[in-house]
Amino acid sequence: QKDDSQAPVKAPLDPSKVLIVYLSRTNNTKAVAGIIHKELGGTLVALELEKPYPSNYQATVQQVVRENEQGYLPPLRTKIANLSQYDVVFVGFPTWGMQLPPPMKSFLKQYDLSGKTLVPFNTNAGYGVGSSLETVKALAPSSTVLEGFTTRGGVERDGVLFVMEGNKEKQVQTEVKAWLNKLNLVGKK
Ligand SMILES: Cc1cc2nc3c(=O)[nH]c(=O)nc-3n(C[C@H](O)[C@H](O)[C@H](O)COP(=O)(O)O)c2cc1C
Repeated sequence: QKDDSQAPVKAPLDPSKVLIVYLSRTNNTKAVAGIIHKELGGTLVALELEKPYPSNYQATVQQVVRENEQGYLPPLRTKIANLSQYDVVFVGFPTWGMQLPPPMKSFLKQYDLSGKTLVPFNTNAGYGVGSSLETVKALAPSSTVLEGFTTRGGVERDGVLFVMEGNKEKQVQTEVKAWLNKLNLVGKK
């Protein structure tokens, strides 16, 4: 039998050290954030802007194209106090224009996340994460970025908004749990 008496005892993740920051327009990414929060606890924060995007989808798409072209970082209304207390920061966002949405770029630029563990999660309309994960890494060069989670969310373009209910919700719950276990952040009870 293997002698594991010298193996380090893994402490459970302390919820007071977990921050979950997310951007969500039609609540799909918010639902994934909620699942993570239910599993790990921690502080859950929605990113809100000083000037919200238009409710019109096409107007928002156009605005995001311009912001990405100009490298514009929209000012955040959300302020996060005592960021230094957190060791693990989950960052959740939809794919917008196959990129990281400008508000999440604002967050990563504005806050010093060096030395922290970043854990990305994403929903999208079926076209994937685009360049968003690369941008997270580029904007947080002194953080450890773990493997991200991504799932299909809504398709606002086609009038499909919130989809995280029923079987889809159950499926995503199962997938998120498996992903968190694989990340090894979840301590043994
Ligand atoms: C401005 C905008 C741009 C989008 N661009 C893309 C895209 O490039 N690729 C994609 O798969 N989905 C795209 N989507 C769809 C969202 O990623 C998808 O609906 C996501 O689940 C929305 O998350 P939320 O409900 O948390 O806002 C876009 C949505 C918006 C509003």
